[in-house]
Amino acid sequence: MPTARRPLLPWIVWGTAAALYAVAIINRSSLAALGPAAQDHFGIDATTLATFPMIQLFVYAALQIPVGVLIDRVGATAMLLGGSVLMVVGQTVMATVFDVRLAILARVLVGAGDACTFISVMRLLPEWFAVRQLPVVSQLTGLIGQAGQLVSVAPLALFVSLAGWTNGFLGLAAIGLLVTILGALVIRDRPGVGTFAERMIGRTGKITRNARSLGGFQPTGTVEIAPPSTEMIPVMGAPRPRALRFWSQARRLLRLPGVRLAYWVHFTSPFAANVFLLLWGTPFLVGGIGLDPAAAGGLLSLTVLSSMFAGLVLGPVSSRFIERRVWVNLGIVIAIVLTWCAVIFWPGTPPTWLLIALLVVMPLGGPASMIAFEVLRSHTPRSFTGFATGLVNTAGFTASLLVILLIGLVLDMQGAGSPELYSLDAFRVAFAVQIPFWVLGIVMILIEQRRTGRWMREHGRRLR
Ligand SMILES: N[C@@H](Cc1c[nH]cn1)C(=O)NCC(=O)O
Repeated sequence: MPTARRPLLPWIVWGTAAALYAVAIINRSSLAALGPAAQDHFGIDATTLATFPMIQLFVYAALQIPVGVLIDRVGATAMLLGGSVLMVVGQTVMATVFDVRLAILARVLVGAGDACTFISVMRLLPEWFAVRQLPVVSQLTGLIGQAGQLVSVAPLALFVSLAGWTNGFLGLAAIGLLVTILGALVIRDRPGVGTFAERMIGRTGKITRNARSLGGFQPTGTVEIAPPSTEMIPVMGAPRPRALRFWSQARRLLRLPGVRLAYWVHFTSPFAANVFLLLWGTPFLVGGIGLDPAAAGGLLSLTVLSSMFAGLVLGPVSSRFIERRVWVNLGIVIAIVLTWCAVIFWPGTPPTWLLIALLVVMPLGGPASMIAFEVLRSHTPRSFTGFATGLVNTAGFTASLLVILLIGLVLDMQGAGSPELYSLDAFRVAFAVQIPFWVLGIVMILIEQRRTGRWMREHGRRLR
């Protein structure tokens, strides 16, 4: 069969997978602008409301490694579609119940489905694209996810206010179901493997048979001159129990300095933005700075735009300057630290220009964290990628969860734990809990960067 010179299928597979990711982000942030509506619907106070994103984030982070392991076993498509179905069920429950305990169960389902999405999409990319395209396509994936974040703020609030709570959330579930069906018809784990629908009926169509990756034939592993390092060669022998296999895989991965470097890059860059967007941004801007909620909402949208713009720039930059990509990440982290420190230590109320600078610089950490997955790809054999991606993606979300908790704790310790008691000084002290996380992350990046360089030289490897 003739093969198209520039096959479209990789872009169609990626576009559909990215649409599933955008819907996952809409589901993830669907309560962000609906706080008062949720309080009304379930009759709950602000503290109970705040547990919703916490539970969701906890489930998301806790499932990253198990989901990664499953991706390596059952494939990215099955996990992506399974995750989407979980979110459809979760949002349907959210639409139809009035009991807060069932609403929490709904958020657990949404968090679990969300946990399956991003790393599955990341696992598909190296199967369909050339190595040099991967940074750009990864950043575009993040950017499409950010578009989902934009939808989940004002448009979703408007939709729910017009259609009502039940119809609003059923609408989200219906959109989820539509993209799941589309995914079952379009997404393939790799060229030559059937869609979910084809595998169900046991027939492979012409499009699948003719499918080609944009990377041509890509051997496993992404490091040039790849005599496999002996510690990565599976030892043949009696099959080991699953738990033992898991730990030995984890140990073998963590022995690679490049994997540890990826972990710390992801740990250090995105948590400030996550903490701000997921929970503490609005309370800080309204209760600490004294903005009205509409102005705070506008500023929060600025963070999404800044992150989308950075995604467009960082993809080509990290693809072009592959040897310096970790320094690019570190530069962004240092800019975030400096901007946050200026806000924390500013005498009196920080001026508007400084707040705008914070809301433009801080979200750069999201796209910068995608560099972690580039580093990871350069150091992980393809058969471990799901597991390794889950492991690295845990880093930023664990840091986010810890910082969210610590900020709440420090506010409580100062007697400023509820909206009527919030004050700028209490928020300054509370946000300072981020500083040790940045210090730890930066020190570990510097250490692992040196070790990775030495490892590459000793093994005669060159990045690509
Ligand atoms: N760093 C984010 C992705 C991102 C890209 N641009 C802005 N944010 C990340 O790790 N995402 C994981 C997820 O599940 O969304």
